[in-house]
Amino acid sequence: MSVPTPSYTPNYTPRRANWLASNGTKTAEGLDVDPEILDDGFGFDEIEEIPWDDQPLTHSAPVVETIDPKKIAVAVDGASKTYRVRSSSEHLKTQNRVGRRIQRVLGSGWAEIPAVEEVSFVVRRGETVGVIGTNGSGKSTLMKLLTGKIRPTSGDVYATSTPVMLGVNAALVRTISGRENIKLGCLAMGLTPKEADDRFDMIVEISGLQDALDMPLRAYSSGMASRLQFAIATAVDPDILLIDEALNTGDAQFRARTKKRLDEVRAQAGCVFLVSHSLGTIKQMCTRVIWVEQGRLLADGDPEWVCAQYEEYTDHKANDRVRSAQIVYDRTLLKLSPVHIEFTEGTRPTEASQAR
Ligand SMILES: Nc1ncnc2c1ncn2[C@@H]1O[C@H](COP(=O)(O)OP(=O)(O)OP(=O)(O)O)[C@@H](O)[C@H]1O
Repeated sequence: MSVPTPSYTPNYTPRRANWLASNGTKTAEGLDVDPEILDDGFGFDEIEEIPWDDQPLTHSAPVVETIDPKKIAVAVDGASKTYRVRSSSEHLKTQNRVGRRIQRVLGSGWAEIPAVEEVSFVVRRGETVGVIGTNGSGKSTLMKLLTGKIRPTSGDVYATSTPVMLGVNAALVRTISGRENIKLGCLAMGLTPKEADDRFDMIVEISGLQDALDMPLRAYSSGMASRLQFAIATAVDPDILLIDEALNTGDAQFRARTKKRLDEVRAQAGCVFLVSHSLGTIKQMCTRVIWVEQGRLLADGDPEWVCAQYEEYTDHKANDRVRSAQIVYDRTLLKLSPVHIEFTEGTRPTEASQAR
């Protein structure tokens, strides 16, 4: 079977990686390279041996995933999302990051922002997938693609059931009590009144808001409201649950209860996506981590390893060590095996936007 080469160009410079491999810490090009990068066990020796004169270092040998839709929860197949925005605003011009990423300016002040580019991965039932990335890297856009809230500009996103996005499905009403919000939220998410009653105690327990149940919601702190929202959202036993930052407001006790609930969701053959800037939360909760950077999938794998790369990258960025950050980016990308998705003959799962 011949495997098509993915059409996108990786955002890295092989020459730089090779330069590091052969020159150690020396600054032959005046680079400000942190020596620690070169001595951290990630194997630049391996880089030297890759025959990258013949083909690109990465994306040359995709892992072909032949999928039986019954066994997966989500498949993202080369999905891209490009937003079209008015580019005439001064705001856009002054934001370097956004400015850089506007690739094509179209006639009369319109520009395109590639928020997600050619992302492919497969998630199976029982996985809890952390999604990390710096601000504006495309995490929320990826989540919206999964829920079917937006459609990919190219590529496909498949889901075996409608992913439930925490916070969207459980809108809270400020003028009524926490108790009433629980009942209303459950009904709004499609539970019957009996199911809502049956789950009431569990929701209260997860939220940890026993003492504040009869207070109007406007008297809740934002952390308390988030906890209630989370507890309501998880009451539906979603097959695919997406959580975007919601856990950051909780204290240690709340996180422990949350973990228990997420474990239950996973045990019911569902899968969970958790978007967070808190690496502690990600490492505590997730079995796998996806790192999205500049709209691209940069790493996909073991939480400890992916988070370590990310921490190093963000540390360099925070200290304006641009080249060092780029090296970590390049080095991480080298480890990524791109996925090429094929479905078992005669099968094809439902697109995310049509999943029920
Ligand atoms: N509705 C939109 N219209 C135009 N551009 C958008 C829209 N939503 C997001 N973007 C742009 O797409 C890119 C990715 O944004 P996204 O919100 O997905 O990032 P993120 O990783 O979730 O960021 P954060 O961590 O700050 O929440 C950014 O450059 C952003 O400016």
